[in-house]
Amino acid sequence: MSSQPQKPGRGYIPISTQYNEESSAESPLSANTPLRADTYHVTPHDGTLIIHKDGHSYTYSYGPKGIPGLFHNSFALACAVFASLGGLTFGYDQGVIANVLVMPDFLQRWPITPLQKGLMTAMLELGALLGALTAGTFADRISRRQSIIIACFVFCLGSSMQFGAQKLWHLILGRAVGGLGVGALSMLSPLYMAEISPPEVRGSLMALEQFAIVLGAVLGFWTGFFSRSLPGSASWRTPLGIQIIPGIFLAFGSIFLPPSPRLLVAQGRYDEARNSLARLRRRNPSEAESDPLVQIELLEMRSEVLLMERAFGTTVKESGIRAEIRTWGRLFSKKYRDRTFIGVLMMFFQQWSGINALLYYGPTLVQSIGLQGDKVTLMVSGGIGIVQFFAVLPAILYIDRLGRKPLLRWGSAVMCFAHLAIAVLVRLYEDDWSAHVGAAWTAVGCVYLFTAAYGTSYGPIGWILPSEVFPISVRSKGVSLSTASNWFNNFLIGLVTPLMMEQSASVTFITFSTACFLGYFWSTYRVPETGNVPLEEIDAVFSSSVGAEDSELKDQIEREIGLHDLIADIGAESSLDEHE
Ligand SMILES: O[C@H]1[C@H](O)[C@@H](O)[C@H](O)[C@@H](O)[C@H]1O
Repeated sequence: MSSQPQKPGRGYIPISTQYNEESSAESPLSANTPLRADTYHVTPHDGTLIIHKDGHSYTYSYGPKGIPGLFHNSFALACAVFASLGGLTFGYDQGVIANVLVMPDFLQRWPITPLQKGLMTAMLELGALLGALTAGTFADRISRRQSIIIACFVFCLGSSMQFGAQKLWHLILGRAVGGLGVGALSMLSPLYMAEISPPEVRGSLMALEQFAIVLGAVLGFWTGFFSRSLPGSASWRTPLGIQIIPGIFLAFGSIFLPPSPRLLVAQGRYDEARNSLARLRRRNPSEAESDPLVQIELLEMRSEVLLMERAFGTTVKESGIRAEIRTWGRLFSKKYRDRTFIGVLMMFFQQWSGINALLYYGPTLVQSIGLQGDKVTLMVSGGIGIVQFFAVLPAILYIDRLGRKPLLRWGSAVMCFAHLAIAVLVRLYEDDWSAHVGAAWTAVGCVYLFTAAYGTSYGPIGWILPSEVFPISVRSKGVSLSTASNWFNNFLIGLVTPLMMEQSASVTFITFSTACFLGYFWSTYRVPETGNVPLEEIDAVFSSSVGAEDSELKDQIEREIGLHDLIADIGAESSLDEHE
């Protein structure tokens, strides 16, 4: 067992640790001797703390995960739920637009060609691509929260233009502007959520982003579905106008969200960081001064910032065009390249799993597998949203227990199989579905099977992993780039799916099946497990992690800023408490 001395992270102190029952000896955390004399280390893959003392090893894990963990961290949960409204705006648009583009009043006013129809979807995606790419800079320069507020205003402006459109170009422009806001929010919400979450429930809290996206999609789809029967332009203006409500709500509510303590530390604003963290961990400011939990977490953040500054000369405080270019460049440096690829490929595989092909072209696809009738097709693509909605629930509850990697692996295997089965059925029966109704329904069943697997794996983890893998100095840019990869690939799928479908539906499914197959190997051999690892310790799970020299520097920094002493004192204090 390696005994590289490392500090324990948040949640390792007595109140939130679990004493290893198997060991007969007394826990060193409650022993009389302070921890100073002990050797301890954190295993990088699950964040477990192991303390060696007097010939015994003691294992500690984090505080509760899943539902008890969410209760335990109720304020962070409330903030994450609120921030996830950013995802709701994105999902809602997806759900709504499919219906709007087929509404009679809409088509009478603007008898759009298939190309213009495509443009309508593409405008939002291109706007979003730009929004995601630029939002990272704002997030560092201004703050995560204020950037969310600005993004909301841009989104509301775009939505109002769509709502009040008198000419087709108003609508197209409105979608581009709205897209800017949607894209910015799609990177800002996960970034903020990652930075306020305690490690033991970070996966659950971040999976809320996917929950909000699919909830939005379901709401958007069904609002559009039912508003079809409203008279005149109300049929499409109503669902387009409704989206302004969550935008306004998020903008005003964000004023009250606690700022990201990690960004504040990176900006050198320690007191504000402590106050914010205290709120997030439900401590009042005076408790926070002495609360070991808050202190350790803050010092870990400080140590990461100092390490980045001293070892690599990187900081979020740099400004100006040159610094901007330098930070973007750093994402491709030897040190961070593998993380950048994880983020970008995560979104690549998420999109090439084919989820949006099913959503955008759901009706066409379902027709190609033998079902007919407007209502049936709408119900089926609406159904995909509902399956995604239910599939994300187990992910929220269990992702921190199961880890990201196993979910990705299982997800890709099942998705690969489902696509393959559809491809075979389509190939065999596409010329005569009516004589093979059973086969048609089996294919539809496979669409749902695919969606359920996607909804528990690549769907939520796509929004989790990219925000976890980067250190603070390049996190916002890294998340920007990964999110841009989501929008770019989303756009690409929209472009090529109709072409592929025209050639052959079965080849289309084979293509997605192949992507899932590759995703299986990628998640098995390339993706590190980030579950339960504090953001400041993520470095250790990468092969390009800080080397021996940097570890020494890290150790030195930790001593300098008092992290080691603090832990020693906690050991001493907790033993006093125990014996009082
Ligand atoms: O995670 C989301 C979600 O699964 C959506 O349904 C999909 O349309 C998005 O592209 C994806 O990023």
